[in-house]
Amino acid sequence: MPETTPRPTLRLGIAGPVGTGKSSLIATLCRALAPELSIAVVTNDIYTDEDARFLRAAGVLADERIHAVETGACPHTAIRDDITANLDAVEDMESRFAPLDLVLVESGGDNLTATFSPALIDAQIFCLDVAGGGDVARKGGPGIANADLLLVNKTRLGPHVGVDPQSMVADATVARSGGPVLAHDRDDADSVAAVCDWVRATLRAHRTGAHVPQDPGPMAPHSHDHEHGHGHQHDGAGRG
Ligand SMILES: Nc1nc2c(ncn2[C@@H]2O[C@H](COP(=O)(O)OP(=O)(O)OP(=O)(O)O)[C@@H](O)[C@H]2O)c(=O)[nH]1
Repeated sequence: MPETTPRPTLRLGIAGPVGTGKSSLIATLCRALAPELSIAVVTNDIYTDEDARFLRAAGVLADERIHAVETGACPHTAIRDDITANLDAVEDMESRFAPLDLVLVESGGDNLTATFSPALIDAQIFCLDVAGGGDVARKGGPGIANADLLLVNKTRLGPHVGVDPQSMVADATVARSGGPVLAHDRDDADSVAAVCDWVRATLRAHRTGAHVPQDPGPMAPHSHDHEHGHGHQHDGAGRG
């Protein structure tokens, strides 16, 4: 069988519950890495292009490098079960701006168990934030346990919400059996540098073939009987 050369572009997913700082993290990464890497962004919102508008307003990339996918339904469906719209958007960005180094795909804010399909992305960051409560990291779930990187975000809010970010990092490290965890706040330059270093290292590993996309695992079975004016169930195996 002929050897395949890895795609030069790293497709990096950013997932995590609503409001944990995914868009802000993408803005921070673009600001820090755009001088050295060619970057595009795909955002996912249920009904709007709010996240894309936020990023365009932040002026971190040329407007045309930011594409909004309106999922129209549960955000996890568009990043895991039917990834067509996202895959089309990512491939379109890769061909329009070739050669791209990095495509950042932001999940819509969802619950703790939403993760990206490895058919869509090469690596994923799962975002928690200290304001969501110090015990969240102990709750586990596929994103917390198995994402390529777990970010404990908004650490500077810790003293204001009575949460010690370092204990959250320690809990998360146990929940991940030692897998990488970084504490981050967009206003803490050292933490921004650490996340950028992780992205650079992951890009290098992707290009050499040393990084292999992992599936964190399906989300737990759940239903949306009371959400968005429609009711349905997901069985957790992509058959929702
Ligand atoms: N202190 C602090 N606040 C932050 C940080 N990152 C984001 N925020 C704030 O947290 C709120 C949510 O940030 P977003 O980046 O919109 O979060 P999100 O996860 O993209 O939100 P959804 O797309 O709605 O799920 C905003 O008020 C941000 O200003 C951070 O590093 N430090």
